[in-house]
Amino acid sequence: MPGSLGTLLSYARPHRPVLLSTLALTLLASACGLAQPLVAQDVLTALGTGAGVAGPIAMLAGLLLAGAALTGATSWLQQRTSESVVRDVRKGLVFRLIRLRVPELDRRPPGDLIARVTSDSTLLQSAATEGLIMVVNGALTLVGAIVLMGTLHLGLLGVTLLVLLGVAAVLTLVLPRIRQAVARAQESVGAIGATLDRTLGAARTVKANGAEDRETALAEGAVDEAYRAGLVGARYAAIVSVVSGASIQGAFLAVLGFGGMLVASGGLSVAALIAFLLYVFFLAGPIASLIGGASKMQQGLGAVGRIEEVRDMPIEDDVAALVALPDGVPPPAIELRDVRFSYPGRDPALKGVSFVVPGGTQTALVGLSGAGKTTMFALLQRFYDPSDGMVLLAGQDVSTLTRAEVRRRIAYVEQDAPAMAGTIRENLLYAAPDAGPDDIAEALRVTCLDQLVDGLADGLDTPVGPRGVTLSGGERQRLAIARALLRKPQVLLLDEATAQLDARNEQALRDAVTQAAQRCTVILIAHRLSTVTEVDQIVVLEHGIVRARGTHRSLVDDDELYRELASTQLLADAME
Ligand SMILES: Nc1ncnc2c1ncn2[C@@H]1O[C@H](COP(=O)(O)OP(=O)(O)OP(=O)(O)O)[C@@H](O)[C@H]1O
Repeated sequence: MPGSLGTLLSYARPHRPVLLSTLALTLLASACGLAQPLVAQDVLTALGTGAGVAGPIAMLAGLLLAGAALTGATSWLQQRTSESVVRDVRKGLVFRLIRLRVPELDRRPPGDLIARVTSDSTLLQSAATEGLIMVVNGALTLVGAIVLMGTLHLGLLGVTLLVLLGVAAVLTLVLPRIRQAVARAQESVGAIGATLDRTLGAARTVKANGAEDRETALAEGAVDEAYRAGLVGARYAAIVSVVSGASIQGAFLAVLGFGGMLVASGGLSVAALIAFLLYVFFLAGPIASLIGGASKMQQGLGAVGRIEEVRDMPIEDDVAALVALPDGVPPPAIELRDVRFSYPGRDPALKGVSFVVPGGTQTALVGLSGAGKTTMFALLQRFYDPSDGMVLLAGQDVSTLTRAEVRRRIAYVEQDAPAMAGTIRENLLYAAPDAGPDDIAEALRVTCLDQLVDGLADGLDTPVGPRGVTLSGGERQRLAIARALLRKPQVLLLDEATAQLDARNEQALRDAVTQAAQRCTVILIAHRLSTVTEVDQIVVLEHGIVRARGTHRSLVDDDELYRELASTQLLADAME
């Protein structure tokens, strides 16, 4: 989706003062260039008449030096401004992307979103500043040159303008096509990013399935598409450069022919013809500037559309809550009241779910895969809002609270919890920067991570990831639990790891949750028997509805699905 010129100009607007100064300096530099043929004419005339040439030559040298110095200064100012434009755009994009609403993130591949910050913004870099200045400077200098040429000879000017009008007509047709080609190429660059992001994110699966060739072909498809779009753009760019080059030569020949006739008939002096021809050559600069700037702006417009799309994507920008929950209260109750929810284009994931979790108690959610357990966690944290019904936290409808307010009270431990960039300490203090050494030691102890940390040369300051320690899935989840405990949340949502833990770790995990439960309300997606036997309440979900509720004992007696789950999913070890 190519963007509009107005939007492109809006990126330059905050830099108006410096852009105007740059333009003024550029025009001065051009004026130095413009004056040179006139002074050269003086030199020639002086040579012809035998008058002193030292003055005009010194003037010519001065103009040359001043022109060079001004060109250097404008180039620096221009580059600096274009770097600022791209920095501002990137910061704006990063800010929005990190805050995009979850449904928006579901719809778009991360690789494509990332390409908008990296590659699209680069195209904007020169368009919004350099391109703009080149066009304005080119246009003004062209007008200046035309006026001066008019003072030399109107007839010759008419010949020149005729050639230039032809050039303008061709460019009007060609330039918009550059914009379309760039937009297509950028779409493909986004697709390359999206494909690679998905492939590298699932690198082990790709390798284990020997699917390198298939994934390579997919990425190469997008690469080829970018290449084809690039070629289309290159073709039009080549037409532009041929036309702009040929225009000067055409004008030169036309002026030479017509001017030669005039000189022969005595209607024009040789010095005036030479000066006029120098102006024709001088025109090459402003014309190249005008055309180059217009091409740059067209390229930028090809990217602006994709950048603007991000600006239109909704972000989580709650400003103020309608109500505020008091702090320091006992663990809050949680209630789902006839909650219904569907993902776009899918059958309902929750079809009227109601249950209450009293404050300070532990509830386990069990159910077959796809029953809606994770979706329920997502609604509790306002990643999505229910299509109908209500989620209540401490008696308050969460849709009346800001997302930040809701999430501040809730710690969420995903089943496949990712470790964040940084050291183990930074991971632990991610949401509780003020936690002290004693709290950290305690969190490590209850999650049985103390031995792991003690065994590392740099201890807590060991980076997690490629340049430090690589953690197993179970260790990552325990790190996430330690992080959650350090936050001292009012509500703990825990999606238990499905992988079997050894007996020591399983007990440690239970202890950690039990300890947390003294301070908060806990809801777990349960995958183990040891969990369900100890919780206050179990909610059995099936196809988005609550099928049964009770304790382990009562459900084993009363609910067939639960009995089946208990003997299969929840655990093999119960049967041993
Ligand atoms: N982001 C999503 N977009 C579209 N559909 C989704 C999304 N997440 C889940 N679903 C669908 O919603 C339904 C409920 O999924 P959910 O993840 O809540 O189940 P679950 O009980 O947590 O399953 P599991 O135990 O396998 O994690 C499923 O049919 C699933 O395919």
